[in-house]
Amino acid sequence: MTTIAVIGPGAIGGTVAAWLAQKPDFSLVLCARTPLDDLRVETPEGVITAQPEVLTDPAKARVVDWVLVATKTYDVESTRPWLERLVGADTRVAIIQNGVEHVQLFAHLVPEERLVPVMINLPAVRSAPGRIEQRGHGIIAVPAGRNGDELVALFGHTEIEAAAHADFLSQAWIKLTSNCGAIVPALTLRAPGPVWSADMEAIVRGLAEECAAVGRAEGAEIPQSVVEATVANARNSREGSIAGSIHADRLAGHQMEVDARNGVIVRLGETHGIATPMNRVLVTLLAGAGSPWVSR
Ligand SMILES: NC(=O)C1=CN([C@@H]2O[C@H](COP(=O)(O)OP(=O)(O)OC[C@H]3O[C@@H](n4cnc5c(N)ncnc54)[C@H](OP(=O)(O)O)[C@@H]3O)[C@@H](O)[C@H]2O)C=CC1
Ligand SMILES: CC(C)(CO)C(=O)C(=O)O
Repeated sequence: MTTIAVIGPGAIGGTVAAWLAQKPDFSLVLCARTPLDDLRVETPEGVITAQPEVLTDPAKARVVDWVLVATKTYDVESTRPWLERLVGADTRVAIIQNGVEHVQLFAHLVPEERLVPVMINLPAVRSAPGRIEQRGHGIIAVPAGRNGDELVALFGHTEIEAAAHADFLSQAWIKLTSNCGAIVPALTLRAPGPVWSADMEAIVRGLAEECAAVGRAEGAEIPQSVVEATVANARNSREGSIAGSIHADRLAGHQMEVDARNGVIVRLGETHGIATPMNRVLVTLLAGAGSPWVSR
């Protein structure tokens, strides 16, 4: 029996947990902030359900084989009480978050050799605790090596396509480049496609070019086609569409992962002497919009 704890059973954590729970050899425990009864996920392959154990008190958690952390990036510190109880001498900890700083964010909480950064491409929306819609095919990328290979094996029976990559850095930066344009609708509260113009294109292209330049300086290989696809996605976005979780979070009045998704481009740009004016302006404006976060 493989024991797996998921810290943060929201849109991503709940979807991943529901898929993993379909295998009887896996014993799942959900480490939740807000209580939930069970999981029901509408997936591209139909509805899947699961009734894993749910804990809301870290004191009740026990050591497991795998911990999967799927909180937002700004909630890292609050996972400490869970990690203190769940992580034993042989536990591996997978960080399933957006951004490129998975290991840096958790290195003070878990020994680095047991951390597995995970790039996930999986559009998911939570409508209520444990009620999730997986809106498309899921893809997971992890670094090659024993930890990565064993994490990939956990997903063998699921719809989520998991693979280990010798060049994980590039996978993470390609995803960041694809995601960085979503700061525009998070700011304007409207898909950019219906109001597309040469100036709008210059903004989205600038965001993506800056991200790719900083990623390349960090050592990632980012084909120019990723920048073009990011621009095309924004141009083709339709009225009323939600450009991913950062846009959805702003609409819901929730805190946003601005630093992990765009702030990081500015911060790392500075260390490489790369100017990132478009990301800097939009990060500043979004902070200045002063969204009254609803703390959850
Ligand atoms: N949603 C998507 O389509 C995608 C999201 N991602 C990334 O995945 C990560 C997770 O995002 P997402 O699932 O959307 O976010 P959600 O807000 O849906 O889920 C986060 C979950 O973490 C819980 N949580 C926060 N702190 C704690 C804690 N200390 N202990 C236990 N649970 C906690 C929240 O609790 P509560 O229920 O109280 O809110 C919530 O259930 C982010 O980095 C995001 O960028 C990546 C690809 C796609
Ligand atoms: C764009 C998407 C849905 C891709 O997985 C994403 O990463 C997000 O919304 O945070």
